[in-house]
Amino acid sequence: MTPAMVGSGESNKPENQYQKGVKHLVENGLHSVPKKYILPPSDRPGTNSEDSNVAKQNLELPIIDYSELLGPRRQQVLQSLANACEGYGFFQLINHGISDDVISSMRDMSGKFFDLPFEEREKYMTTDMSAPVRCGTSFSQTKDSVLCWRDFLKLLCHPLPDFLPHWPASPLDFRKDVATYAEKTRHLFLMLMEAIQESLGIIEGKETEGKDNILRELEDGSQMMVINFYPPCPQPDLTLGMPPHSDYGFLTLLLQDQVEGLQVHFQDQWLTVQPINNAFVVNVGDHLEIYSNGKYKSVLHRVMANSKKNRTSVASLHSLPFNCTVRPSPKLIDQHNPKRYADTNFDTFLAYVTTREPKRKDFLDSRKLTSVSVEEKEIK
Ligand SMILES: O=C(O)CCC(=O)C(=O)O
Ligand SMILES: [Fe+2]
Repeated sequence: MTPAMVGSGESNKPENQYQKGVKHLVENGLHSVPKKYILPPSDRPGTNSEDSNVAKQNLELPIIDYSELLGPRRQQVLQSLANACEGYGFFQLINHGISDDVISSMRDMSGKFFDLPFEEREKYMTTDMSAPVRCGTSFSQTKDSVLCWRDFLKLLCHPLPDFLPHWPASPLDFRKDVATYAEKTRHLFLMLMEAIQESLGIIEGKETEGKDNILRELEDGSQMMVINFYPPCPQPDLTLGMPPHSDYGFLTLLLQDQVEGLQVHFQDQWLTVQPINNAFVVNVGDHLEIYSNGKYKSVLHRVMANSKKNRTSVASLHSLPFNCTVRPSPKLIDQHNPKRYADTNFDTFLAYVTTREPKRKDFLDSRKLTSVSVEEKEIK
């Protein structure tokens, strides 16, 4: 929705009220979930523990100690990293070297931004997916047939000087603190990608040359930060904070707060990710699945709503520059391992998500090559 639509007569229609976001809705008083947010029973998080839609509590994500990657145990940690990426598509990263100060300033700014009056946040509301700053709600705001219980602020972050002047100037210090956090997470992402390439056998040790080394391209790559805000929901069993989806990009580095909500799809069940203070939840994105030719898989995850507390998370999504092509690494293609995905780029992704309601891993599935469709997809 454009800011101009808000405040006009049009904006009083319920559909338009919903476009203002769930925080706005909750602030205006609400005792039940409006119909537009109610999922069909088969998609609800549910309460029956026999149901595969209900999370099992006794499973935990692998934990990777980043500081050990830099020491004599690097080879063992690379093996754990490979196991985590292959088996779960997710891990928690501890001892990552980003200081508690940087993290707590980021949390502080996220909270303060969503504490701003609606009129202040409204300035950044747009449905233009390529806007450097975008405030919105739900998952795919204009396409979702059922809305979900989340508001967000998306910020393009790299190259920073191109985007920083567009970022919100309020709250005070927002630009400074969020820029510091963006730079630190970017550096961490690059270090993780180096380790991941090594774990895939694409580079060895500190080798940086070679035509298949995408590290240099990633250094100029895209970074998008998403601050997610989930206000309390009066009937959390009927809706979701975010529907099952996989992330665009190579890796997502997610900072969650102490309020549970994130669930990962694992062996046909949902497992709740236990918050670890100041750790990053890292997950494989669609582009890494393509680049690894399917060895590492992007994994479905969703967010539960809850009736008691606000929940805030910060996701940092990283990929190649928007004008680059993502393709399986030639080093992972041979006679026994044919190329499994068509080349893709940001325009292909945008065209896909702007023309339909994004569901689960549909975009990635559309890039999969089968013997029948290889030629057809290669030319798209
Ligand atoms: O809020 C969360 O824990 C997850 C957010 C997420 O999946 C995303 O931003 O893509
Ligand atoms: Fe996600």
